[in-house]
Amino acid sequence: MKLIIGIGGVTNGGKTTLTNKLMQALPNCCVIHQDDFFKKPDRIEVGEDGFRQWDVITSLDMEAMVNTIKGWQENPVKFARSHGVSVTPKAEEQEPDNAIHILIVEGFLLHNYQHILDVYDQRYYIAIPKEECKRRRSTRTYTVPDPPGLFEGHVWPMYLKHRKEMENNCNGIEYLDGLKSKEEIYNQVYESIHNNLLNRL
Ligand SMILES: Nc1ncnc2c1ncn2[C@@H]1O[C@H](COP(=O)(O)OP(=O)(O)O)[C@@H](O)[C@H]1O
Ligand SMILES: NC(=O)c1ccc[n+]([C@@H]2O[C@H](COP(=O)(O)O)[C@@H](O)[C@H]2O)c1
Repeated sequence: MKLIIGIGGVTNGGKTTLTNKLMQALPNCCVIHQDDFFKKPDRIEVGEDGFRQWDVITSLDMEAMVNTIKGWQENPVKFARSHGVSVTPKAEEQEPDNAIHILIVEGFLLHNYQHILDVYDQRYYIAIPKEECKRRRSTRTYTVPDPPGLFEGHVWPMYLKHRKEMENNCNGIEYLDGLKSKEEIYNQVYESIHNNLLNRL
């Protein structure tokens, strides 16, 4: 059985933290990070506001991300091996459909890409308020560091726009409160994945 879990959410909401904890607990679990598909800085458009427009879907090579998901769907065991994920001996021996294989896809614009909304068996979205988001982001350094004013001028307005679009176009999302402790969020999601797996077995 193959299960694909989509963890979307605002920048610095806690997507990676949650994903890492789930990966340690779930069997045969691979991950795809949307951030790994950012285009090179010279291919990111500069807006009228003077900022490079990082926080839009066209800044990402979504075709490559979809192909990576397809690679996992075609052969999760091979995908796991080539990504350094250990597979249980039982899953190694059996056909992929007879063992549990899980893929977590995480990213800030996951539920805004119409072409693959259906690929996820379960969808989550983590949100935190603006001030907490700004605080957490100020402690982080990206491959291209934020220029002054990017958060207020680009990141947060784009988040509000995309969030509205997502709410209008995407159903079946389980919303998570990113202000809860890391443990609480993890427990909530682990339990919900566990219940989903039990229902499918
Ligand atoms: N539930 C939480 N409570 C407090 N801080 C958190 C929580 N989850 C994540 N963080 C912190 O917020 C920052 C961003 O977390 P991260 O998981 O990298 O976010 P994202 O992948 O959504 O950008 C990190 O410093 C992380 O330790
Ligand atoms: N990884 C990169 O190459 C890169 C470059 C510039 C900005 N970013 C930022 O990454 C953010 C999304 O990632 P997080 O959800 O992990 O914060 C976006 O808000 C974007 O501004 C990433």
